[in-house]
Amino acid sequence: MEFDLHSLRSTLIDLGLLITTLVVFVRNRKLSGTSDVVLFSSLLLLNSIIMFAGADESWLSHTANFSLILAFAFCYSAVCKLIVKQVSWRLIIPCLLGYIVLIIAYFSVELSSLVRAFYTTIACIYLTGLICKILLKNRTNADSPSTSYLLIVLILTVIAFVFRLAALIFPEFISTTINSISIMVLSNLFLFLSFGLLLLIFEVINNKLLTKSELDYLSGIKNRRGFFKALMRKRDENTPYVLSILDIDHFKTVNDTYGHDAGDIVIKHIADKLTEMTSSKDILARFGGEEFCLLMNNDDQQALQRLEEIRRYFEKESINYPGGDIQITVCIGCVKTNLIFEEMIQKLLYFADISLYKAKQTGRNKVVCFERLVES
Ligand SMILES: Nc1nc2c(ncn2[C@@H]2O[C@H](COP(=O)(O)OP(=O)(O)OP(=O)(O)O)[C@@H](O)[C@H]2O)c(=O)[nH]1
Repeated sequence: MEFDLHSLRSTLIDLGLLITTLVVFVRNRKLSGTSDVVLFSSLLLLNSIIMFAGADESWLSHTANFSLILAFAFCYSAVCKLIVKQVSWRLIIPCLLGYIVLIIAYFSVELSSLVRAFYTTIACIYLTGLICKILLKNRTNADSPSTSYLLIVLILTVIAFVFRLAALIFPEFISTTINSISIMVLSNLFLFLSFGLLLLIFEVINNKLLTKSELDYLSGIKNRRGFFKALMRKRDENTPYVLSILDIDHFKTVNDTYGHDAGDIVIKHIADKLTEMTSSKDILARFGGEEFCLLMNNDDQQALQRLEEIRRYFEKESINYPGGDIQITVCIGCVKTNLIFEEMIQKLLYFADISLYKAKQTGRNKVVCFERLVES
């Protein structure tokens, strides 16, 4: 075993990379999988030890290569998790330092092609993280980070491709450094793309789960959470709205007389009918129990008429049930507004609730609008 300057320098670079990565990942333990980091770091350490000792034995050099490839896999997995969570500045700054160290090492030290590939890959990952952070700024709630990420990859690829092409056509004008960087970016294209696709998959799964969590399990319409989310999309639109709460009268009696299953059928029936009787621009939700909430995008008079139609429909039509037709009536409390903004929503719901209470107090089977009483 012999110690030469080359092995020493490579080992120092390895250790530098190891320390940077450890600092980065340990500080972001919750984001990246701890096991990935531990495995990645220990494999890299193993590689450093072998390189320091001088991997002149073929089995040793194989072990070094093997540990590097494995380290690369775990690093890939940890970095994927970090990018999915959108990289924070706390991570980016050490990454940038790591990137600079790696670039200096890349051009100043003679390295084996495998080590070189490994370094360039990590450098590219760091660089992508940095670009992502700068371009996505602090858009932690960005609608589609994967689309932005894939766009960045595309831009990077086009730039690298242009440089490669220029280097081939006008070799005398393109410096070897720029040429090497363009090769580096292009050779890591698949890695970039796989990150982007991984992000896209996570996003699709996440959106599916989110949509599910915004729906009411019994009626299939929006739940309270879905209602608020949809409401937020309407905020700051200067349009007349009517916000109403619909409640079934004496629903406890329905449950007591026909059973809980019949009660569920009534709730489902009402949700279906309300969906039929409202437009797709309206927001309809079951707030829990036998209470429904509806935001109608309409001018006052039309909206009040539609609420009256809804009330009359349930008064007239009975619901078919094997144990006998179920007759119900509903109370609707509503409030008018011209603008929706976050701080106002609870107040609007409170006014609609007061009106609903008034409808219940004054005989049920009524539509009561805040400041206005529409007689049934
Ligand atoms: N079947 C069924 N019943 C439910 C569900 N959620 C709440 N309920 C029942 O709805 C009933 C609500 O009763 P109350 O709050 O007293 O209201 P009410 O009987 O409609 O009386 P008023 O609203 O004053 O007209 C309770 O018996 C609850 O058990 C549900 O998902 N399914």
